[in-house]
Amino acid sequence: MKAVVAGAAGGIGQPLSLLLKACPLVDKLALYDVVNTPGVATDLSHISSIAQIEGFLPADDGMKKALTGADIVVIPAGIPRKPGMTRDDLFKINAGIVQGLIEGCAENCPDAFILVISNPVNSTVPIAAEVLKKAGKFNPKKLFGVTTLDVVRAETFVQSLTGEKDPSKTVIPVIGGHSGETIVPLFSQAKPAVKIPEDKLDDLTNRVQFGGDEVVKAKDGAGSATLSMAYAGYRFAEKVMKAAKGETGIVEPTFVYLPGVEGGDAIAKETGCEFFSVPVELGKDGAQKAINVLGSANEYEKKLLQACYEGLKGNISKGIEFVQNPPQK
Ligand SMILES: NC(=O)c1ccc[n+]([C@@H]2O[C@H](COP(=O)([O-])OP(=O)(O)OC[C@H]3O[C@@H](n4cnc5c(N)ncnc54)[C@H](O)[C@@H]3O)[C@@H](O)[C@H]2O)c1
Ligand SMILES: O=C(O)C[C@H](O)C(=O)O
Repeated sequence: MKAVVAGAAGGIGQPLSLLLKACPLVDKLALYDVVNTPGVATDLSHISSIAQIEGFLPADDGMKKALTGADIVVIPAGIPRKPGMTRDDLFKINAGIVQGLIEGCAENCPDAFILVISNPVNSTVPIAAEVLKKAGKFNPKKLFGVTTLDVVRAETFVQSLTGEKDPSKTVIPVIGGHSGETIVPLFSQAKPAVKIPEDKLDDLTNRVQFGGDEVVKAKDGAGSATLSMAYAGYRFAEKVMKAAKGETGIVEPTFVYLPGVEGGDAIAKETGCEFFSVPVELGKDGAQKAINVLGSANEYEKKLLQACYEGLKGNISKGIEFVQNPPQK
């Protein structure tokens, strides 16, 4: 299993690379960034784990060398938010960064699983899909927007109400997109069931939807979530790798191109969104089945979903448009 981190020298990239270096499922790890990868890779190379590690910069065909032979590429490249910014404010810079990296994937590792972390995920994943389509290399089962941090936050924030010692034992589907009101936690479908007092539900839902802002505010200009995101990104990457190696029964919400995944057409029809995060059953070839959890949403959640659809549609079209009708330079 060869894993690549693109954006490996950054706030997310470094701890994510550490977790992948320590992961026994990874045989080879390539770190790619526009700066500092030789240092990060040398540092991590002293860890006595299985993965053989190398760092690459753009010079000397570094991107090509990093991506060639990759089985899984995780992309946290791009600028993060500062206080007062929305994720959509990152589009101007990050859209082009993601486009360039996905062009590299299409050329050098078209069969790899591609996990997009770079924001705004609601638009960068449609960009990735369009770039891959243009190159004739789009496999919707292998392209994922990483929304695991929203799931991790829901598990964590509900703990004060469940009293559960290990918060990760409560499974909560968080669906939709990855920004503000497009993030929809379905607490009514928590397993085991959670009874949330009515007067606590708004605050809890809001905290999951705007958890990113909490970190941006606390970091006060020094960026957004990095360590919790590295944990979440690793958790999702590990699930994709385990499924690829034949483990069954693995399900995690992720932002996918619904018409390309079994069971996704009906969800796309119902939501009006071609890209959407839903619990997805992972298999050897990637996204095996999209699980429709919309039907069991309660009235409160149905209202959240209406707002989600509206916001998400615009974000998706913006990403598609960026590739189909590139802005004039
Ligand atoms: N999906 C999520 O849940 C989630 C969570 C947190 C952050 N993010 C997003 O992840 C991205 C990275 O956040 P961060 O805090 O690590 O930022 P950061 O600035 O610390 O790191 C980003 C890295 O990307 C590198 N980079 C820039 N252009 C590149 C290119 N063309 N090729 C390769 N590398 C390139 C930079 O050199 C830098 O090292 C941001 O867009 C942020 O909003 C997403
Ligand atoms: O909030 C951000 O900009 C980063 C990330 O998307 C998050 O949810 O923490």
